[in-house]
Amino acid sequence: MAAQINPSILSADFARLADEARAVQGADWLHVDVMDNHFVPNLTLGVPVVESLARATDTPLDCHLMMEDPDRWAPQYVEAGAGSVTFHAEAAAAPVRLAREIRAKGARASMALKPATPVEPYEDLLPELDMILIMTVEPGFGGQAFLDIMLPKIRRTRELISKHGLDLWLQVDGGVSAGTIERCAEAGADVFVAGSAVYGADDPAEAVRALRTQAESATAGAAWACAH
Ligand SMILES: O=C(CO)[C@H](O)[C@H](O)COP(=O)(O)O
Ligand SMILES: [Fe+2]
Repeated sequence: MAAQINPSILSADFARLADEARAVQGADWLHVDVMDNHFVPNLTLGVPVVESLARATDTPLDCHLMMEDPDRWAPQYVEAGAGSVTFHAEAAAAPVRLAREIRAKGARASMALKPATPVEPYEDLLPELDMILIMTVEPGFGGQAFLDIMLPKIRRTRELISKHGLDLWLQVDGGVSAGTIERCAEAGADVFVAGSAVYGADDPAEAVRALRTQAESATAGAAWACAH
């Protein structure tokens, strides 16, 4: 699969969201960070904004739910128009049931792991998912520095995906930029969220293209990709 670049609107101008969505034409997905001020110490947006955004752009929405009780709320984000819904493993009461419900409603089901959450306990659950998100910062804010110490976890996750022959996307989120994306791709990521690196650029659409080129050339030389 080609590398996917998902700009995070957390770094966009929230008063001009429709225009900001159009400014990244060519992006694979638009990453929408939903924060509830309980699971993370920040508050962003909810279902009504996702509904409006889904009407305003043809780019599919990748909703990252940083909230408590995703079992209750995630299905509503599918109904609001999200094409992919990510809940946190640390917050979900019944992750298998929730992933099945998201899929049954017609969206891709994804689960996120905070930096201190290991992937190994979730090995048997991976076939229930369409994507796994390895956080490369502590969730809650854009513009943080990439955590290099997450690279071994990205590698281990890629090994588990290969071991089970799964068609599972591996997303990284937090501090992904021109300076870090190649290391993520070499370690096994194939979906890249970038907020400040895209919306902080003079030309966001060009930043998306440049990040994709970097990721694809790093992937082409990576051992995990050669093995496929
Ligand atoms: O989930 C997130 C933070 O919790 C954001 O998606 C992420 O931080 C993107 O911003 P940046 O690329 O600037 O780090
Ligand atoms: Fe995110």
